Amino acid sequence: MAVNMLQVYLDLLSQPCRAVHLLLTCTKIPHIVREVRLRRGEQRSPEFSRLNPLQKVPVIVDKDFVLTESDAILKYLVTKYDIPEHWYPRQPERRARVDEYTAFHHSYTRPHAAAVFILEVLLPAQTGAPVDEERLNHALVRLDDTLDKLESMFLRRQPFLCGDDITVADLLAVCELMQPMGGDRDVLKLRPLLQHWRSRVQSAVGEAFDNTHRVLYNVRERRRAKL
Ligand SMILES: N[C@@H](CCC(=O)N[C@@H](CS)C(=O)NCC(=O)O)C(=O)O
Repeated sequence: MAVNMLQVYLDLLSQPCRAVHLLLTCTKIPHIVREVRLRRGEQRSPEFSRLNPLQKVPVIVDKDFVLTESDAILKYLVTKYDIPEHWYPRQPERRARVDEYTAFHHSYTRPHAAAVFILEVLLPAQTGAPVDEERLNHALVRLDDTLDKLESMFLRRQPFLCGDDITVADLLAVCELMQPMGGDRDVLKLRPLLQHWRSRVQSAVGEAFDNTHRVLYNVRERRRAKL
């Protein structure tokens, strides 16, 4: 049955899914959430594999148009729907700044922040093995280097990563940098510049921020309860 409303396939424990969910909810784009529970392997079901042969979330279905990759999805949503253009500015230089960050994001922020969560939370939960402290320390060093770059290249003299206003780049970045919170680790703890940026992002998106991160906060609470 064809559904006319935009559908989004996601699991809110996934950072790129949260970025898409944040944009959809704080800009009030009408949509239907189709949950794909990664921990149950639902991304490998035949139905979902037909939508995304990579078996990864997020995916959107907008009438007949199926789109994967959070970066592409976010930019499509801003371009297609009637929401403030600051999210992905039309002016070429300002738009290029967002594209500059999102290209950087996939080589630095995403793999380096995700590695900390995988080593500290995901692998121990999946295997029952203790945290590999040596690998975790290497991951933390790499993440620290990325945080230096975020401060010196992107947040120098400007409130958001790509200028004076929030863009989709900030959503992608904040969701990755929140992920280690699942292991009760605030990677921005000793970074006032990045902390202030995170607070600005949080204020700009309002209550959508905590609502979208609730699943991650629950992982942290369960962890605290076990200790
Ligand atoms: N480059 C993709 C990455 C998507 C991705 O890696 N999604 C993960 C969750 S964070 C996933 O669906 N993993 C399921 C699996 O690998 O089985 C994007 O930005 O959308």
